Amino acid sequence: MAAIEKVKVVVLGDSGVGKTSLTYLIAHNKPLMSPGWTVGCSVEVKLHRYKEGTQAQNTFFVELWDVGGSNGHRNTRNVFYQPTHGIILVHDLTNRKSQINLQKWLSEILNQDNSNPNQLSSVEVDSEQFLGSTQIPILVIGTKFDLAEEKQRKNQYRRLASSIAEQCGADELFVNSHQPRSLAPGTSNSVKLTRFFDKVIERRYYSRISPFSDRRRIPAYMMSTSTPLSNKPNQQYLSPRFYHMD
Ligand SMILES: Nc1nc2c(ncn2[C@@H]2O[C@H](COP(=O)(O)OP(=O)(O)OP(=O)(O)O)[C@@H](O)[C@H]2O)c(=O)[nH]1
Repeated sequence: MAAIEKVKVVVLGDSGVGKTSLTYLIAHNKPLMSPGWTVGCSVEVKLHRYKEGTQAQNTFFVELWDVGGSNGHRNTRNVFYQPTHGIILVHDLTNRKSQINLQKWLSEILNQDNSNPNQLSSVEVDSEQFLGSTQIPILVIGTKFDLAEEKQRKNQYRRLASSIAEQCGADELFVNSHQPRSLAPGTSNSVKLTRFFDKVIERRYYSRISPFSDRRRIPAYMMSTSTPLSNKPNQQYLSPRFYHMD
């Protein structure tokens, strides 16, 4: 019997936004009511049916790498980032700062070559740069939807959708990780999650697209032939390891 292939999805976001609760719900279809504080990284595995119901149907393992979000481990956690086949960015819908910080998280994982990790907090992600930089599928998830809804009922309304999802053209879903129905089959959340995993697998195992063949996604300065690549800014964004990640 052939071994089942796997992909690695890294789950990122501030400490306490609910990454552990979310990854547990995705992997086990049931809630984890008292998660512990994640030190380093913990991994859950989900069996995923790629393109279920079609002739291309196949089974894969999806590894969900839940990376502890505490600031104290910022300098060491890049050991968990390679390889990365997909990224789930998690924010807490009741905590606007956690949404804003997703830019820093994305910057951290895309910018691993930065020699001074302490600079990362000040790095802004330029949407054009990072759209051009990565073929890695991204999904944005807002957690604690139950608490956010409560706030909205009390008229403490604010826009829940994050700008980062818009910037990277990623799907976004809102969940209550204490409620299994949040990701129940047939819901739009479940459809988006399935579509995301399919995309990660497709990019990893079926895509023949060279990162340089889709010119629309390469920033203008990278397309110029007049300047050697080494002289251009942020060349680490096009580091080949983001395309050949074995
Ligand atoms: N009401 C509600 N509480 C949630 C939800 N998701 C997570 N929580 C709670 O939020 C707290 C933090 O959740 P964790 O899953 O440990 O957060 P984390 O992002 O993994 O935190 P770190 O391990 O520090 O990185 C816990 O008390 C969870 O029970 C949710 O959707 N709704």
